[in-house]
Amino acid sequence: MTTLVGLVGWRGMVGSVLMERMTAERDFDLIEPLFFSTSNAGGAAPAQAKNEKTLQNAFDLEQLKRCDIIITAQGGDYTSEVYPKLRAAGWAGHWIDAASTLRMADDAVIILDPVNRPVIDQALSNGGKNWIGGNCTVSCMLMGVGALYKAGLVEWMSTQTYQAASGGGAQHMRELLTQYGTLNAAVKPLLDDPKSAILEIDRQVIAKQRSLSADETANFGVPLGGSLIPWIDKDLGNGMSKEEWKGMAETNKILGSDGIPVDGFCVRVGAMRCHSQALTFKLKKDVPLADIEAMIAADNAWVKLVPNTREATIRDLTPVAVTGTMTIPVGRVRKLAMGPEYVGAFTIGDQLLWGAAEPLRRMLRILLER
Ligand SMILES: NC(=O)C1=CN([C@@H]2O[C@H](COP(=O)(O)OP(=O)(O)OC[C@H]3O[C@@H](n4cnc5c(N)ncnc54)[C@H](OP(=O)(O)O)[C@@H]3O)[C@@H](O)[C@H]2O)C=CC1
Ligand SMILES: N[C@@H](CC(=O)OP(=O)(O)O)C(=O)O
Repeated sequence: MTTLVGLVGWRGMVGSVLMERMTAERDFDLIEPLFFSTSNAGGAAPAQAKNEKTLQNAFDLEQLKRCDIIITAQGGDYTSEVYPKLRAAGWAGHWIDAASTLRMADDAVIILDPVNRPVIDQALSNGGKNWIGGNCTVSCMLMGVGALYKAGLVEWMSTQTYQAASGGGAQHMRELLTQYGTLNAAVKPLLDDPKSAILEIDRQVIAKQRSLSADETANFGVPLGGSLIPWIDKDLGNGMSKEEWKGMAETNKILGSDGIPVDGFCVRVGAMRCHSQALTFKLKKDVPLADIEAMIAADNAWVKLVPNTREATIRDLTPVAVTGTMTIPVGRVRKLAMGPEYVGAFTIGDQLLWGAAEPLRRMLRILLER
């Protein structure tokens, strides 16, 4: 019998990327999809529908209970509301979720199979049913440099992130572009005049940034275009942002390791959908640079080692180069001045692909191919 897979959140930003990937990889050939909606129950399901062509109410437990597997990219509020009721109603299917709500639960695995397939397999053999996508920054980082962790080489890692607007959601991407447009429009006549004074342009830009309307900063709270915001997610009250906390908590949970220190600063920048990270490793021993590079390059099919040259870096190691691709470039790999065990690297990932949709899709495949 074909596996009935419920899809919730399929038309959102993460959900749309998931649908694109599932279509490209022909995942729909292997399942009977049942599409849900929180806003349009009874409406028409998307073209990927087969026998079930009507959108079901995403809060209808009876419909949800029919599914062998549910994949949701609807968001944390939906998970908090529906998941406990569904389990309480006796549903024993597999729950695959993009939201962070259940990530740290004891009975949940953070899924990133190119990095932690053994952890997933172990949980499957123990009857695990909850498969949660990791934080985008952590997932993209581990896809790039997971090899060093797998080899047991990492004593600690510090990460400084450069996170894209998409991490906040679709409205944040729109807001960033609107701000860029507003700033450009404010100085357009001066820009068009090659003889105009750059300091006058700069003065007018900063004046405009500081006077953006509440509407123009409704999502980020402050200007992001032409600026940056060194705080992402909640304030934990101990000087740390929640995004920074996830770095260590989720890295260790994904790897099934215990207490490898991971810490640093998470910063929102004016990129669209790629998260970038500058990493500093303290390794447990002095490993030749060529060996480190070889380990990283051989780790999985998507990681790409970028030679540490100016030309290769500016061509291949930018959000513009990576957006919309599955490639995870790792570059700027070099020994640092602090000593032979200290290694630096820079990595980038599309946070809607490896950072959100792809691990969910691959988990579905793992379940289907058992
Ligand atoms: N944004 C990100 O970078 C990441 C997000 N996640 C998680 O994924 C979840 C969903 O995030 P995201 O995809 O950004 O959320 P979206 O806001 O894009 O979509 C969520 C839901 O909003 C509803 N919706 C309302 N208006 C629209 C519209 N105009 N277009 C599309 N959908 C609309 C849809 O539900 P309906 O069809 O039922 O009306 C949709 O499924 C969150 O839990 C988030 O934490 C995880 C990793 C990264
Ligand atoms: N917090 C991430 C996006 C995200 O959705 O993260 P999480 O899945 O951990 O809530 C960002 O803003 O870039």
